[in-house]
Amino acid sequence: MKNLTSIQSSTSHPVRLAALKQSFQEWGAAQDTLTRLSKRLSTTLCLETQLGILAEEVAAIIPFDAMNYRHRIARREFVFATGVGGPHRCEYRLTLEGRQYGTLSFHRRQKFSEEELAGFEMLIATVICPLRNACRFVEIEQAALTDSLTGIGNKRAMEEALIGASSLAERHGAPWSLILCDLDYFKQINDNHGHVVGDHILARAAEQIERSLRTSDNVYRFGGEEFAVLLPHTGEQAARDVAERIRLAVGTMHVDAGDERVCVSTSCGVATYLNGEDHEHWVARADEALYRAKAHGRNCTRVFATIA
Ligand SMILES: Nc1nc2c(ncn2[C@@H]2O[C@H](COP(=O)(O)OP(=O)(O)OP(=O)(O)O)[C@@H](O)[C@H]2O)c(=O)[nH]1
Repeated sequence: MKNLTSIQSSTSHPVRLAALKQSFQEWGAAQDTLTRLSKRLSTTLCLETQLGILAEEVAAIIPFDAMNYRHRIARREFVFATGVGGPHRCEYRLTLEGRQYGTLSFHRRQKFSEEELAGFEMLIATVICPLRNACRFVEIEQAALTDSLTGIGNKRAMEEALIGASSLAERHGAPWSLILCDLDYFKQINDNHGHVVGDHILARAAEQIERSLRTSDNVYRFGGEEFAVLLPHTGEQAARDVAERIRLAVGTMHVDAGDERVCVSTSCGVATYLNGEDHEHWVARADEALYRAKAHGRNCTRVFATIA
């Protein structure tokens, strides 16, 4: 109650409130570039949209032929490019509170003047905070789709990718294949060498699988010691070959645990997408093929054969 009385009797507060009202009205009516730029950027957390807004606003003041932005966020390289570059370039490494938020560059056929360079700096000073927020949002989104032990996509990422793959396969008629790889007798490895060694093997196996793939293929951690590989433009026979490559790559790796060398093998099940099936059915067929590989003695590949 005492505090409230002191606020009410204070002359500075009504004055400050009036000043706030006035600056809010001015801010709302402001047409200057920096206010408009900050307002537009604050409407979105999408990095790509923010960069599009920045390119538009900059182009209205400083003509350029191309703007490029590049930033490695978690394990992915985020690239934004608009226009075609000229020989002259000015490049800014964006840093805030000691952290890097990528590199932004402008390109043009004519040299940039000193005034233009100063203009870039003013505009960049305005965008750095919203850009930092958008980068953090991408980081959070990626973390939600990443398996923390292996760094590859998790089951949720895999499900999203499978849904996307089914609709692309339906639309374009190109074959897509799925491989499920399950490490063999993994419980024994944990029991004999401990979970730390088990975890290390899982991380190494993910690396080996990734190395066996093309850049357009993707690997996900599907379950505890199970991985899923999604192969675009790949039919049954080619997918079997990839599965065999994975199996051999995992089979040749080893991890040192004290005096012992720990090796592991993997069984693989392959299924090629069938028109009209949902992604759960597709996974179930790959799982059925994997089950047959396990039943056949493990360390082998089985394909859920489709009749053409
Ligand atoms: N170290 C470690 N182990 C895990 C993790 N997730 C699952 N596992 C273990 O993986 C083992 C899987 O065992 P099972 O399902 O019996 O399969 P398996 O021993 O590999 O036998 P097969 O698949 O039939 O060849 C279990 O002991 C789980 O505890 C993990 O993140 N780290």
